[in-house]
Amino acid sequence: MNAATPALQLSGLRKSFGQMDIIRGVDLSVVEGERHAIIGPNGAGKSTLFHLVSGHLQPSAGSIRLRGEEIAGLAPQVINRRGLSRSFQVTNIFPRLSVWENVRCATLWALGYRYSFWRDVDKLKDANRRTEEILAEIDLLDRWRTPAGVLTYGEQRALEIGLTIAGNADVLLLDEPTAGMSHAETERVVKLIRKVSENRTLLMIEHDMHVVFDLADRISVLVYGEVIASDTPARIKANAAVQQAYLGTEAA
Ligand SMILES: Nc1ncnc2c1ncn2[C@@H]1O[C@H](COP(=O)(O)OP(=O)(O)OP(=O)(O)O)[C@@H](O)[C@H]1O
Repeated sequence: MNAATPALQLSGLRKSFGQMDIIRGVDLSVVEGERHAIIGPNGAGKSTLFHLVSGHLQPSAGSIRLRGEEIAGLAPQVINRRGLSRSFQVTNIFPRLSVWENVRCATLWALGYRYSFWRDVDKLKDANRRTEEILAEIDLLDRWRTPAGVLTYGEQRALEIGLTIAGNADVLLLDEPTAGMSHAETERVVKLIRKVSENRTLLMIEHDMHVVFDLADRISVLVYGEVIASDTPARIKANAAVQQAYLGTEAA
């Protein structure tokens, strides 16, 4: 891949459910290393777009390139192995397992262990080391023994981000990472997202405009299944079509 190849590039992407055209020809480029937010009104197709990129839905037409390689229509685990990892709005953790066990499961899986990992003690050590690194990165080292189910909501979302980065993916998709959070929890998760995306490419769906304008290097606005603008936060804020279609006075 040369420096000009986008981390992620969607071209002419379409998705229909029966007669309904939900994604209607999306072109979108996410530059390596940037934090890119997708915003848009309810029902615009943001989650559907994420499902297409992560392989959970098959496109009706168009192309999705990850570092220049076509991934449209591949299975989610194949896309994941190629370096794209996605978190879910619905929490993805095992509530009865400890924080440590949750992250270690994801790490073992990412290192290629399935059912015989206890046979290789050195590799197990690798997994333990990696688990510790991730817990440090998401600021949950001091909660390592705690069952994930009793963490605060904000901590659970942090853990979920930990599971998303466990596989060494360098393109992260975060789906509404601050949804349902208090102000303090949001601040903590924003800090965490800033940290984990420092050496990764980030594409996120986010409804909280403060978070979007605080974090994103670029913003794409999805309205009725089409990207009507893709630009820097300042230009998005000043874009008359975006104001009219979506932002209103909210971000003014
Ligand atoms: N499996 C499906 N079958 C039929 N219609 C669907 C399906 N999935 C989504 N849709 C429709 O596609 C449209 C876009 O939904 P989507 O969830 O992608 O929007 P969104 O922008 O993520 O909305 P929100 O911000 O409310 O989460 C909606 O009208 C929804 O009803």
